[in-house]
Amino acid sequence: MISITELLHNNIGKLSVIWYGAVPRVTIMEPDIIRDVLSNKSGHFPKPKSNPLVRYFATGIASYEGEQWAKHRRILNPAFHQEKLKRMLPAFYTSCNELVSKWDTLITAEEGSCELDVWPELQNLTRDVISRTAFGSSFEKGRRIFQLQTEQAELLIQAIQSVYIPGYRFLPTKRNTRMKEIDKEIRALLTDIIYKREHAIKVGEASNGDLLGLMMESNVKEINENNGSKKLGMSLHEIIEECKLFYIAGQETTSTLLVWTMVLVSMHPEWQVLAREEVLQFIGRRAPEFDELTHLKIVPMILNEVLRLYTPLDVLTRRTYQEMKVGKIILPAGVKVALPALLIHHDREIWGEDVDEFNPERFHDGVSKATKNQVSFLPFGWGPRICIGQNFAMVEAKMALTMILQHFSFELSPTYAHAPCTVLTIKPQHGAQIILRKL
Ligand code: HEM
Repeated sequence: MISITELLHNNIGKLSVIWYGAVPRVTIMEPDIIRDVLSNKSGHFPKPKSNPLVRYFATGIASYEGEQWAKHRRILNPAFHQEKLKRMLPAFYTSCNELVSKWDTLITAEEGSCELDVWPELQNLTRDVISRTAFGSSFEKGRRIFQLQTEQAELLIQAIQSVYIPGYRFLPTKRNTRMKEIDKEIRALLTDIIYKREHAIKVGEASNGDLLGLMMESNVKEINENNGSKKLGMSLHEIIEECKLFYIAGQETTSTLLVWTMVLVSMHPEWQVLAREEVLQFIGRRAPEFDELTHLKIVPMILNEVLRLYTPLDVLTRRTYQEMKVGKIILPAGVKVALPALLIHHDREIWGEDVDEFNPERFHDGVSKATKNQVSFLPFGWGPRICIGQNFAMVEAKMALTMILQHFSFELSPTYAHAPCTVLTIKPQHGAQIILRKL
């Protein structure tokens, strides 16, 4: 058995330790140990508490643990079941249709093509999808909430990137005052939407299948089944936090998946041709149906390969809350554990000599074949805390890519500069300039 101090002086296999401030941080790249950590087999590995600024202004969900986390899962998981996702398809379609119609109008008849930075376009698309699916009929208010959250996130990133001075966030600086105003406006808008919805449920109006409705219905059901005990249901504050979380967790990640997909299939036109052939053969130029999207083969192979090469979240983190054994190592309490998904996805020993190449063929027989049943493909995490929105994201991405392929062929513009950078997610630093042609 090896202690962490020995490890510090002697990195072993695919484990390494660095000091992260006063706390040791262990980086693990060994699939068997990753399985151990993510499946909680070695005990309980909570997520680390986020930066105090993030906790104060953004969602508190990352630090949900134990009972609180179980409740959150119980309420949210049913919202992402296939049947429920099917009901959200019209919202996906409406948003994607608006995008392709807009792009259509940008292409003039005489030119037959146009150049466009698709990065902000795809960010808007995923924001729109989440506003519609989260808030349904209150979509306009939802859109306003998300605009405010975008501003909040930008201010938050500025704050995190500046020197951290304890207590500074309480000073009435221009940035702090604006952040507080935003927080207040978001809460007021959400509270209004939630109260109205609560009233509608009480008077027996059917929910329109949006996430907020599903969350509130299962909440009411749970309270009723437990003789009116509010202990199991969610409080208004928790529902507000969940709504904010959808945006944070669901928007940015999916837009990066889409933008890298457009970039990579532009760089590899043979895959663009194959994907379009599949779409036109199985769906034609009609609005895609749920079952058609779930039966596509080439499109998900491409999406998985993009998720491998440009995984939106580059590192998953955990913290040991007591002494733990992982593999041959004993970790004391309070150690930060980092699982660098991006590095694992680029490990030659796991993926082979063509690890850095775009080769969707490796996913031809599914993820388990491609990974030889190892825990080495982590775009959505793994184990009990795996992303609950993964089916939602994949259906959304399939819908968007299918509709873009139905309408346009595309290639990279000479002005495009390939510069992936990480600010929360891996994004194109200088945008994604693409030349679109009408089909
Ligand atoms: C391509 C798109 C997406 C990617 C790559 C992604 C990735 C992830 C990852 C890596 C985690 C953390 C897992 C961990 O720490 O073990 C996560 C958690 C989460 N994701 Fe996603 N996600 C995506 C889309 C979405 C969407 C669309 C939603 C909701 C609409 C969503 C909701 C969540 C939630 C609620 C959690 C927290 C789960 C928990 O801690 O219980 N995600 N996601």
